[in-house]
Amino acid sequence: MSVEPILSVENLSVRIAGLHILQGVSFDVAPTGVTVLLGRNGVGKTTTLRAIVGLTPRNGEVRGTIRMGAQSLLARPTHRLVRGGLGYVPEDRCVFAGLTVAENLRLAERRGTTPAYDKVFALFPELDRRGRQRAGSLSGGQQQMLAIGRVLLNDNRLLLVDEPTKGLAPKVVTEVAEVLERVAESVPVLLVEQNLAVVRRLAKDAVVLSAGRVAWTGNAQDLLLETALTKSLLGVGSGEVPASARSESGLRAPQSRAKDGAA
Ligand SMILES: Nc1ncnc2c1ncn2[C@@H]1O[C@H](COP(=O)(O)OP(=O)(O)OP(=O)(O)O)[C@@H](O)[C@H]1O
Repeated sequence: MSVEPILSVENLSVRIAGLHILQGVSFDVAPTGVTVLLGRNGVGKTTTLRAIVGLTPRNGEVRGTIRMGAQSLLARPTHRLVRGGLGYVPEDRCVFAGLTVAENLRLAERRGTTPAYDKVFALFPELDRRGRQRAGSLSGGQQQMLAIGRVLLNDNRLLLVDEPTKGLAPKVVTEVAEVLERVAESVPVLLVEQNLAVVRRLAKDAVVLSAGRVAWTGNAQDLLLETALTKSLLGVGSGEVPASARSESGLRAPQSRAKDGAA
């Protein structure tokens, strides 16, 4: 990567409950756009994000180097990382079901900063309209919007977003992808995503994990061009992305061919 990465992960090793889940993972995240972290189920994608944001369980052991700019992230408490501009949208969304939308947002405000309600409500007008609704009664898509909106209230240097489209209806998947596309115009995103139509729409760079190791890194659009490669790495060929999803995503064909860059 010729430009300085916003995030650099080197030789990351995570052991939890006697399992060696990540076994020397190294990759960079570009300072702009979306870098997607791909891989089959259970290869360690969520474990990677959680290690970056300091949420490995207490019985786990994390080794290696994680840097955001010049700053080392390892062993720093999560609240400090978040205050330092690392935004995290977890896979299970983690909204407070018994609280209203407005209360969920208020809880995310960082002391000493001005929360960007205007920006969040411009992206998600529904959160403004539904301020008094209990978060637990929102649809899955609306909860996802709340989870993303909550993080965007504050300034971020990097966003980690874990499977934001999981379990959502196709129309809502498109809405979430649109929002992330707009978000990524101003803040780099490390995205875990299984939906290849969404990857095709959003991702510039790709890192593919396999069994706790990096199996491939490179241009995401190049990767998706190689049906046999995506099939062997992900268990699904990019050609299996429905044509409707492709045209919906408004993507153009990538210019270059995939590198044979297995790490
Ligand atoms: N706290 C834990 N205790 C025991 N095993 C764990 C723990 N967290 C993760 N694992 C195991 O580590 C492996 C990687 O899990 P992880 O959630 O990172 O995978 P993933 O690539 O995100 O999977 P998916 O795509 O299914 O969400 C899995 O085998 C999982 O069961």
